[in-house]
Amino acid sequence: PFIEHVSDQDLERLALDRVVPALLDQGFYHLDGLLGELAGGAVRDQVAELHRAGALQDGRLASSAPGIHRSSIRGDKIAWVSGSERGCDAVSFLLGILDRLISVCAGRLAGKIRERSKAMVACYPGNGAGYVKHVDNPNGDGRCITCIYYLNKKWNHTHGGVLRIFPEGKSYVIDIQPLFDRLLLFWSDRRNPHEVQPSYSTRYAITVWYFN
Ligand SMILES: O=C(O)CNC(=O)c1n[nH]c2ccccc2c1=O
Ligand SMILES: [Fe+2]
Repeated sequence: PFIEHVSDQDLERLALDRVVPALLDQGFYHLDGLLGELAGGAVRDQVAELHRAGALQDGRLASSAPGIHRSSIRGDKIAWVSGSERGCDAVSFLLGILDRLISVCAGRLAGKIRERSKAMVACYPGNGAGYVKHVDNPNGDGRCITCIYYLNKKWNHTHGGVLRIFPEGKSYVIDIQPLFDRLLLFWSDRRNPHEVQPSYSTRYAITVWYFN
């Protein structure tokens, strides 16, 4: 019901006119309105259902409170999704769009893109947990492009959860709000250390990594 066809021409124009130049020049690129309200909303609803159904497992321990009881503030919760699971057809649609976009880019970016990870569906529960500054692929594990699709409607500054990129060798930082139907791509290696700042509202994102 939600499938809106995204034409090859649209994706090719987006890839060649915007994504490739930005990745080659800046090392990252983000755009809004990738899927549109209907399809984007379907992806968001399917992720929220995974969360409700308890399919997202506790990620890393964000911090364990000192003292007697071993209460611990949990960080991100994640699930690895191929898209073929029941109730994930909108996620599968998104992955298909990303694969087509990247395949058009691949020829013009350094090195071939051979394959993609499964989709990592992540939820930051809004308890102030975030993700410390890190490089996704610091030691050449094959991941070359990180693609993050954000799902959060009515997100504003009071919710925190900004993704801050510290482009290598640059004196400025790039702050990206995790807004609904927003796509962010960046080189996965040491060129793009980044952090997720503490989130104060439930924060959903889907990440895939492309390998060369
Ligand atoms: O959500 C974001 O905006 C950025 N997110 C990240 O950089 C990020 N990077 N690496 C991970 C590895 C395991 C679990 C979650 C993550 C994770 O959220
Ligand atoms: Fe990361």
